[in-house]
Amino acid sequence: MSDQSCIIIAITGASASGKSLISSTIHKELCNELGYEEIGMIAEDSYYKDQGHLSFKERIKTNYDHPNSMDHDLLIQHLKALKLGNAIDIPVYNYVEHSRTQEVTHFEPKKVVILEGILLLTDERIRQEVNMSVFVDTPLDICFIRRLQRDMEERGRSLQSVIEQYQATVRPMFLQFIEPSKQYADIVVPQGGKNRIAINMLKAQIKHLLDNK
Ligand SMILES: Nc1ncnc2c1ncn2[C@@H]1O[C@H](COP(=O)(O)OP(=O)(O)O)[C@@H](O)[C@H]1O
Ligand SMILES: Nc1ccn([C@@H]2O[C@H](COP(=O)(O)O)[C@@H](O)[C@H]2O)c(=O)n1
Repeated sequence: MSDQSCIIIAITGASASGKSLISSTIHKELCNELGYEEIGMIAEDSYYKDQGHLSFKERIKTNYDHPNSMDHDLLIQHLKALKLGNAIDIPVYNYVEHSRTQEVTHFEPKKVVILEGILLLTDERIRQEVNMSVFVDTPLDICFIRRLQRDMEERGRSLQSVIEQYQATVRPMFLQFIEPSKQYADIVVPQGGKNRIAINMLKAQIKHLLDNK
């Protein structure tokens, strides 16, 4: 397969801005329209560095909003493999344990891969691999409320720990790294996963990229 065999769409923005919702909505609708074997979704979170060698006490001290917390080397290796038509094994991450599990998800090459995550556009090497990039622009107070609810319900966190982490790293790293990466996005989308006009436009652009492959 040629280097252009896999179209990569990057969807970025703050934590809980609605990246997963917009990605899964586009994924589901394009799968129905184009077929399940054509479109795949990958979360940057799967590429948090393995911390199996650290104690739990040490793991909770990690700054998970700094680019150094991500194994972007492996992510880039995987994106290049997909472009060459090779399958990859994606690590499975556990937010409760703050580390990778022993499992992997086998992922066959697709015509379109929707990649979502907070730090994608901060890395020039990733920017070079993507065909289109989207920044989901949701006010930070709304992101915080959503994150608080989600992290307590789904990621095993206490009210106190979410507030402390938000003040110590989530907000400062957003301002230092994520917000400035908006300049690299092709499209900025307000109202996240419920912005029907933006979703329709993104789907149309993905189809256009596929038609011109
Ligand atoms: N536009 C929206 N309106 C209401 N709730 C939303 C909206 N977008 C996302 N959510 C909810 O907010 C939470 C975080 O959204 P998610 O898409 O997982 O964020 P991200 O992937 O950016 O961290 C989820 O519970 C999701 O259902
Ligand atoms: N062990 C971890 C790993 C990551 N996080 C937080 O996840 C956020 C990114 O994921 P989203 O789905 O919200 O985009 C990021 O802001 C990290 O703080 C964590 O809390 N613990």
